Amino acid sequence: MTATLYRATFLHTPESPFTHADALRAETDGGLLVQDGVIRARGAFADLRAAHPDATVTDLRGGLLLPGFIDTHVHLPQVRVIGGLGLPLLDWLDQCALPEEARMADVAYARGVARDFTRGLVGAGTTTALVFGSHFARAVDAFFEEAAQTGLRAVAGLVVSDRLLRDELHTTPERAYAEGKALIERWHGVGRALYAVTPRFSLSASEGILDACAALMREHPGVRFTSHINENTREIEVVRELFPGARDYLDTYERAGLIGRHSVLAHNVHPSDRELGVMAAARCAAAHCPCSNSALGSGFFPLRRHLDAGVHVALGSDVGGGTGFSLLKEGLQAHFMQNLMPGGVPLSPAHLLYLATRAGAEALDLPDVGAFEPGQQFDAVHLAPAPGTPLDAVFRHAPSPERALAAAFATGTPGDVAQVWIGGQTAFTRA
Ligand SMILES: O=c1[nH]c(=O)c2nc[nH]c2[nH]1
Ligand SMILES: [Zn+2]
Repeated sequence: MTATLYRATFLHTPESPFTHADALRAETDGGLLVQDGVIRARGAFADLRAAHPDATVTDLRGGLLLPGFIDTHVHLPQVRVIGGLGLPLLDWLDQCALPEEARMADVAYARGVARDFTRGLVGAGTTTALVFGSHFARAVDAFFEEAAQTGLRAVAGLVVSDRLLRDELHTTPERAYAEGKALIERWHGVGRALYAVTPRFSLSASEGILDACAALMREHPGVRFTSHINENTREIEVVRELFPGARDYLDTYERAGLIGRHSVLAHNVHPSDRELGVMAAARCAAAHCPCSNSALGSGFFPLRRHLDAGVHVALGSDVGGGTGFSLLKEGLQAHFMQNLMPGGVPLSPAHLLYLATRAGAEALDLPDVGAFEPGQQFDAVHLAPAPGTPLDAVFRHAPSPERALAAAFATGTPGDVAQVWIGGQTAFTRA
C-alpha cells in the first residue's frame, strides 16, 4: 500500500511533562509518514517529502493535528443522561444513572445507546477508551460490536454488583464469573478490543463478587481491571461500614488481589497516604474526571499528592456524571481546579495534552498509541475550527503551536474536530 504523508502543524508528548522538561514536541510545517496504519517517519514536511517522493500527500495545514484522545473512564449506559447536575453521587445514581442503566436489559435499546455513545466518543476525538460497560452481558456484546464497526479501541467489560443498587442490576458471584469468562473469550484481544473486569464499586460489591473478579483476572492474564474509589465522602463512609475489616477503600480491592499494573481506579478525590503509596508501588493508575467531580460536587482532585506519591494519573470524561465526551473540556476543567485549589499543580498546555493522550496509554499499558512516535499507530485528531470562529482567529494569529494548543483546550469543542483516524483509517469526518 502506498504511504500517506500527512502535512500539518502537529504536537505530541511522548514523555511526561511531569517528569521531563521540554516534553512538548511541536512541528509547525510537519510531516508524518503513515503506511498500513503505522507511523513510519516523522519530521519537517520538506525533509520527508524529499525522502519519500512517491507518498500521497494529505494537506492538513490550518489546524492542529494531535494524537487521538484517550478517555480512561466513561460509562456506556449514561450517554442519554448527561446533564443531571447538582446532585451528590449516591442521589445522582438513584435518580439519574441507575434507572437508565436498567433499560439496557433491552438489547435493542442498548444497541441504540451503544451507537450514540461510540459516535459521541469518536466525534470528540477520542480514539481509545476504558469503558464501564453495562450490567447486562448482551449490551456489552452490542457495545463491542459497535466499537469494532467504528474502529474505536475499546477496553470494556460487564459491570457487576450484588447489593444496594436495584434488583435488576444485581447479579451473583457465580453468574458474574460465568458471564465475564464468556465475554473475555468472545472479545479480549479480538481486533482492537480488550476486556476490563469491572465491579461497579465496593459499595455495591460483596467480597464474594470481588473474589469472582479476581479469579477472572488470575485466569486471563492481560485483561484490565477498573472500578471507582474515594469519590464522595458519604460513599466512603458506607464502604467503611460494609468492610469493617478493611484498612481503607483501596484495601477492599487490594485484599481481593485486584490492584496491579493493569488496574485503573476512577476519581480518588479523597485518598489516604497509605492508599497512594500502595497504588504507586503496584503501578495502579488514577483516572481523574474533573467535570464529573465538579458536577457532582465530589471535591478537588489532589493531583500534587498523587504526583508526589508516584501515582500515575490520566483523564476521564466520566460521562454521564461528567458533562460530555470532550477531553479538551476535561483538560480545561483540570486546569481550573488545580488553579483554584490550595497547593494545586499549575498545568501547562503540555500537561493537558499529555493527560489527554499519552498518560491514558500508559495507564492502560498500550505502548503503541498516545503519541506520534515512529512505530506507533496513526491515531490522530485534526482540530480545524470553522472559519470565523474565535478558535479559528486564535489559530490564524497564534505566535506558536503551543499557544494554539492552549487555545484548543480553552475554547475547543467537538465542533472543532474535523477528522479522526484510528490505525490509519478515518473513523470520523465532520459533515
Ligand atoms: O461517577 C460515578 N458514576 C457512576 O456511575 C458510579 N457508580 C459508582 N460510582 C460511580 N461514580
Ligand atoms: Zn464513573
